Amino acid sequence: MATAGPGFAARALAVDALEAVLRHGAALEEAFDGAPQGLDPRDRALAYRIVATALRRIGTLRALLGKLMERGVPKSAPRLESVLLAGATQILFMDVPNHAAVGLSVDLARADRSTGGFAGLVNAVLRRLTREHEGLMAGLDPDFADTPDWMRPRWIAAYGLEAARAMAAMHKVEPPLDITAKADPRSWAEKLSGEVLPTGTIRILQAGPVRNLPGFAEGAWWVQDAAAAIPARLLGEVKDRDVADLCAAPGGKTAQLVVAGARVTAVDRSAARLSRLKENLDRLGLSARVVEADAATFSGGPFDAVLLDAPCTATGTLRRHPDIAVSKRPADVGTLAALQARLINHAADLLKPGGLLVYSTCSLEPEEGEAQVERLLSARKDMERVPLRPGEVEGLDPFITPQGDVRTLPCHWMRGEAERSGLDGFFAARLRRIA
Ligand SMILES: C[S@@+](CC[C@H](N)C(=O)[O-])C[C@H]1O[C@@H](n2cnc3c(N)ncnc32)[C@H](O)[C@@H]1O
Repeated sequence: MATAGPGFAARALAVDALEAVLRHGAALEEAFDGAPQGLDPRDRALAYRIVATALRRIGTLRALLGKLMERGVPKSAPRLESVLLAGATQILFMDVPNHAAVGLSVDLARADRSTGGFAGLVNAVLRRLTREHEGLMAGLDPDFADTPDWMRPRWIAAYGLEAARAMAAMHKVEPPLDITAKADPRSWAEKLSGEVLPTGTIRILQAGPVRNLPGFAEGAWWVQDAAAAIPARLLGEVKDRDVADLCAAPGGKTAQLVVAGARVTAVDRSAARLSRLKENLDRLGLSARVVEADAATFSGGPFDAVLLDAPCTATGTLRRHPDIAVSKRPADVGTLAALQARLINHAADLLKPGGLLVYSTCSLEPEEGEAQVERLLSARKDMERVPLRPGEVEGLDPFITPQGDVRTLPCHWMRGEAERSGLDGFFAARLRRIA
């Protein structure tokens, strides 16, 4: 049994991680937490690429495997699906020779008691895939094969067919690395061989491990999608103001507010995520008051400004977190919308008269964005919208809605190839407490 040949460790880790995501509900990053100590970083990186690509293309992969296995994956060996998904990913979407992808998948099947009896099946299915994939792919929806069935009609209803198609296309592509610098983005962009986007975010292609990049150890910047950097900027001048950052961890927006000179109270209910926030602030040499609390009942303030970056389905981040395609369910939209309604109402209570509230989510679902703001404004006469004016914040004009909110979509900001384009789907609105 060939369990230790070249490339085996990476594939074994990929299958374990796929199992963790598909069958145990782990997020993509968490799925690699149990990776063996001492594993070659190149094996880890390859395993990560296999899993991320498999999740990005899971609709296509499952459809093709379904055509090749009329009776589906044997119920007695659920892990077999992950072996086949990892193998098919390498054959269809990665630069791995077919014989290596098939051979290593067969070795993997043999190496586990639950799949050992199906090594012949793995060999037969993957070999057929290498020969027949063009014909098999021809029958699939070229746009939406990888978009979860429940998301597609919602996006078409909210943004139209053309935008929904363009978003689905962006979800198939590995996104670039986006970075927010504490200061001087131009000179950091140069050192990092990146470009500065119109909003000041630095965008880098093919970065490798983040901690090896210049400026990471000295805390000159942090990783933050270009769209995630928008909400904090809607608060405008915050120097010497008391600002609450509700739902703050892991702290990207907290860092922006502290750098802008605010006195920040960072609230989150997750102790584990708050310790990541503290680590991040420590590395950056920044400080904030950190409070572990439920933001729906947190008693503090009153504050000059509140940023509520509410928990959401995160469907706007599918490019970066392809596990969302398998982890989220339509019912999550309603459950999270109910939580968001409580959070936004309490956030408004924490404001001084005249204070600003920015509400944001990284969801594409209008129930978690636009609808929350409309509901608050119709329920509370002490709150008004402060629409964003064209030209007010550099780079944001393309994203301002007729109401004066911000809505970004993964298909926005096309800058040549898809690999250097796009941004997370975010919604952000700015409101004021009148009295
Ligand atoms: C979208 S993430 C926040 C990202 C963060 N604002 C940033 O920019 O790095 C949502 C956060 O909300 C937190 N959360 C969820 N429900 C909460 C609640 N009821 N009270 C406080 N925090 C909550 C989660 O622990 C999670 O850290």
